[in-house]
Amino acid sequence: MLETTIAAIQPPDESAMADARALHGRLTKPAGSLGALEELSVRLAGLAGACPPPLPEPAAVAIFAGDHGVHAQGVTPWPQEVTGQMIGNFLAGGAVVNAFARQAGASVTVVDVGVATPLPVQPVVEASGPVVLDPSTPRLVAASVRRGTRDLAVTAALTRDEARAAVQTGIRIADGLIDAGAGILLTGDMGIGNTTPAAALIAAFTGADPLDATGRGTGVDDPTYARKVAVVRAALARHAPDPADPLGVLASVGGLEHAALAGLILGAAARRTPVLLDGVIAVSAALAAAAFAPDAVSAMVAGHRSAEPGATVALRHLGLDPLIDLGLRLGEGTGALLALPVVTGAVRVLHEVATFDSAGVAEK
Ligand SMILES: O=C(O)c1ccc[n+]([C@@H]2O[C@H](COP(=O)([O-])O)[C@@H](O)[C@H]2O)c1
Ligand SMILES: Cc1cc2nc[nH]c2cc1C
Repeated sequence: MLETTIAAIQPPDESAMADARALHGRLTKPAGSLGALEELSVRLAGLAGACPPPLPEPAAVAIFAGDHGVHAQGVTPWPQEVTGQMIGNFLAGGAVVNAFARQAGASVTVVDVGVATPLPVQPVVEASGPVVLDPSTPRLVAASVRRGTRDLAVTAALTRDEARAAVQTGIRIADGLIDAGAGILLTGDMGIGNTTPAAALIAAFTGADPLDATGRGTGVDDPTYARKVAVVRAALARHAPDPADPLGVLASVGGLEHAALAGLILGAAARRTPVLLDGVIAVSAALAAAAFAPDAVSAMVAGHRSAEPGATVALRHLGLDPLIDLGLRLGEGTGALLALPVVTGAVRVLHEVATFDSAGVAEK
């Protein structure tokens, strides 16, 4: 399934992109006056193979949740139980992602790919069950591969089979949401400790020094930060992950939500559907997706620039410019949701704005 998804990912349609560029030249605005929105709309036309591309509606956020054996190294001040407890909060509608999703009219799907502690709520949907996009009711999908990863400072976080299972869950979630009508997918993540594997993935795929790839996550103090950088450096030395083997990289130094997010991105790209990336966990997963299938980058839109320094390293490697830069470092999909109206606006222009000819406006 992973292989067939990768094989289905195609390069962008150059002729639809040329049509979008030409249309921009005829719309009632000075050429180039919509800045980065113009190139974004051209990319989305290339992805869809149509000009104008479909409006990115309805929007569906998929939050992948998992825990991390590396928590034992003291890389985060938060107890591991918070991952499962926040799932309860997502389902009750009380998290920041819920507030932003209500504002955007987006549905929220929470996927347990590997939470370590018992969940405070019953999983209500199996991964293969029917999907309904209901912005008013968050749903929980039970797709746990194992109850948290192993400690990547000691051993490989996952087996290759476990990493593959998580990637394939992400692909299945993408397919289910797109089959249910989603016009754009937004990445979300929840996992205490997950900025450590994110930093390791970014260093492994980009070759960046662990000091440049590692940030302060939820806001760790100086001793914790130093420990975190040392853990990432030692893990890379121990596992020597090969960036040409993305499944091996995800297995040795990744996490279940990172792997599932890579799958979500691949699944969206295979269906020529845009995927709006959130923060540092999403962009670390995007590096894995790009290593599996370089053309998957065409489906990616960088929602925002996370405050985590590794996010900027990853975005540069992917050649993506983030739409907004507000110093956010929450995750959950919050930055992607805030960027959604920018993406919709970029496409709406191609649908609705009059041309100089049709509006009778003189050109220079
Ligand atoms: O999205 C981001 O860029 C981001 C940056 C820092 C922290 N987070 C969130 O905070 C948690 C991980 O932080 P930490 O310090 O426990 O590794 C996890 O639930 C992430 O969703 C998210
Ligand atoms: C409270 C809390 C909420 C979060 N949401 C995403 N990551 C998080 C981490 C913590 C600690």
